[in-house]
Amino acid sequence: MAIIDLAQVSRWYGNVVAVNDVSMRLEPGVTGLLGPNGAGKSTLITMMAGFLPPSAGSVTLGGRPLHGDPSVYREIGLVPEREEMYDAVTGWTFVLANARLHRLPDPEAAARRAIATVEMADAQDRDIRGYSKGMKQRIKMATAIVHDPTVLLLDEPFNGMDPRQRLHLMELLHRLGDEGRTILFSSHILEEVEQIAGRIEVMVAGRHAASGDFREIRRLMTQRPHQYTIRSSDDRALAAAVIGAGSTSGVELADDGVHVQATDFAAFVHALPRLAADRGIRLLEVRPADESLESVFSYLVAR
Ligand SMILES: Nc1ncnc2c1ncn2[C@@H]1O[C@H](COP(=O)(O)OP(=O)(O)OP(=O)(O)O)[C@@H](O)[C@H]1O
Repeated sequence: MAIIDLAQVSRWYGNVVAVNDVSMRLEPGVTGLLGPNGAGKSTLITMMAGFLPPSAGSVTLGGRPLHGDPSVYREIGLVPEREEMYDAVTGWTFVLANARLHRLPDPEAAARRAIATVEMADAQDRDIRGYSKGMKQRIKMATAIVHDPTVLLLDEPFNGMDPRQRLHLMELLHRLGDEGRTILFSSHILEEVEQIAGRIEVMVAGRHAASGDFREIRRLMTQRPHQYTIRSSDDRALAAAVIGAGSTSGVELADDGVHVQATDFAAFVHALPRLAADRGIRLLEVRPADESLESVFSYLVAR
């Protein structure tokens, strides 16, 4: 079984701490690495691929350090985020060259198999420069799996894909995961991750913020305190009523309305209309103040 272990891993670039004391374990199946831009996802993936040594801590595959051991690379496939590819060659030539780099005993058969897996056989003899973004992604994927690795790492693979290409890649990752491979892909979109990942690891500002299946991550996100700005026909009376009703931890009367920090999101949203109606107050606007992904993530870190 291919198990990647990260033990108290940090990585810094000069005085930028990109990854800060992260410990996690990746097992066979599909894991999603979720986090906003700059969270340290790419740095983490590059370390797992063995291309970058950690500044502190250890990254191992089956107990072997991932950096500096060519025999471990045979077990890893990486689909990087970068777009650039040699585009004056055909998909077939590109995948075959990678098979040869791995010194596989039968590079042609391996390239054929990898191209068939990503369903690119029909387009394999065309130059890469004529491929769509999704096709390029598939050929990159074929080069990453040409040596039949037990671990597959993908950095933001869904970026820029249309819904059909997205579905195709999701099915492929499912299939590869079901075959017992350890698959990790990064994304900054929760919906994307929860559709395919059995397990989700959340990174924020270099730190490991949460981990669990999508239900747990959803629960963490919906049960956090929510902030609203409410405008009504009588903000002062509404503020008093909201304080009296409970399920809030802070109420403030401001120029643009009543600022409310709700501790129990569901209870508050349910109670508010009745609270207002009972006092003859008209609600003009209920605006969430912190629904951005960033605020969700920073809540997860602050817990
Ligand atoms: N080679 C580098 N030199 C200096 N700083 C870097 C380097 N690579 C990454 N960083 C910094 O490290 C932090 C984490 O970057 P990283 O690319 O790992 O995050 P990410 O979650 O993958 O973000 P994105 O989705 O935007 O790529 C950022 O602050 C970034 O600016």
